[in-house]
Amino acid sequence: AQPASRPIQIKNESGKRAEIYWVDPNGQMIKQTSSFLVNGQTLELNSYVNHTFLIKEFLAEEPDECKADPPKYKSPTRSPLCKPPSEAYITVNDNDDQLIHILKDMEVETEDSQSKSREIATSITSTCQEKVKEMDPTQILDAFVKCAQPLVVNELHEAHKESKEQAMMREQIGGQWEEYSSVEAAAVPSLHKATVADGAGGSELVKSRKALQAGVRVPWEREEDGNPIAAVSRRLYDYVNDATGFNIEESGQEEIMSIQYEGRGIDDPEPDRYRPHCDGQCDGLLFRPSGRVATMVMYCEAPSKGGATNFRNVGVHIVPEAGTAAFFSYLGSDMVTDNRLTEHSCCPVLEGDKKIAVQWLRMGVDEKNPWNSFNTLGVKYSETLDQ
Ligand SMILES: O=C(O)CCC(=O)C(=O)O
Ligand SMILES: [Fe+2]
Repeated sequence: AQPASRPIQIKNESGKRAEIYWVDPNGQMIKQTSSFLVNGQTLELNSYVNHTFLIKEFLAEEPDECKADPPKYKSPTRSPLCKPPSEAYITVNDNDDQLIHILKDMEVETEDSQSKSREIATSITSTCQEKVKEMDPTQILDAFVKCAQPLVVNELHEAHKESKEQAMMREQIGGQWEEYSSVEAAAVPSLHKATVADGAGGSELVKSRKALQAGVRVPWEREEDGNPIAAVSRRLYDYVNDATGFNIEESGQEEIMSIQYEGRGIDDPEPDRYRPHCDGQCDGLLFRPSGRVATMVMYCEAPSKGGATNFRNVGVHIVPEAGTAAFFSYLGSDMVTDNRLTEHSCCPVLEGDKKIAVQWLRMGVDEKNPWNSFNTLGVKYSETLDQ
């Protein structure tokens, strides 16, 4: 029989970087992370009951002083960096909502539906035990029931409410997805070959980016009539400002970019892709106003092979799923831009099409100073003429 599937989450709270391997039935280790999980990162896996994973501390290349140590000789002054990586094994159990915490030295702790229920039950019993412990023995049982019953009822009621709320949320997300697809349809008449900034203030057609793209203007004037593109955009700005505190307004911003990559099979020598790049300034220097500060990538159609959005410098690899989105910002509260941590790429799209809607967000633009009144170096066109 097929083993029962169990989605699991593995959260790295070790303070170190961690690699995750699936131990297949033949004992082979199959890596689940493209590089490693950074501290604070969570990996979601579709797994099965009784499947085993190895969690291993990720060590950068062995320092030279370790290699210099003669084999089998353990020097007492050997650097602690030379110690073998810590590791632990976990096996997926039968319970729902398994969340595996990777703690210090790769120790693991599993939280799941059963452990949570047990915790609640223990808390109820100990609260009520405490209440009745001084009572006359003939009253204890009654008093205990009186104490515990409302607490149990309350817990069951909350659990029921939560599952109802989750069902509502699923419905809402389904509705949002329909709105994403309208961006894609609006782009069809004006699709053209993608370009990038050329470093001289303009843009050029380059090989690093192979895809079709088209700008889609957000019809804000139709927001009140429930225009779906305006509705998605409003939610996008609300989210962005909530997440970053940037207070970005829609006027003067770039259009939404609809980008469509075509998968022409795994043997295609020049598949559609987008090589590693930053969307805005990512040189670790003070931000130049009017530049891009954040990106929202909305996945409209997911390819069946390839096409992940990969952040190679931080080991984050996003496999597109239609109806979801990825958001990242590259400006700190100190107004200093990120130093290449948000560099990313679109991996070669091999099979099936990938369609995304991207909103690049700028800071320092408004109705009077729209994004296209600056060249790609952030210099206003009227100022370039004066030089
Ligand atoms: O295709 C992707 O996943 C990323 C696209 C991207 O990096 C961009 O449009 O700037
Ligand atoms: Fe990008």
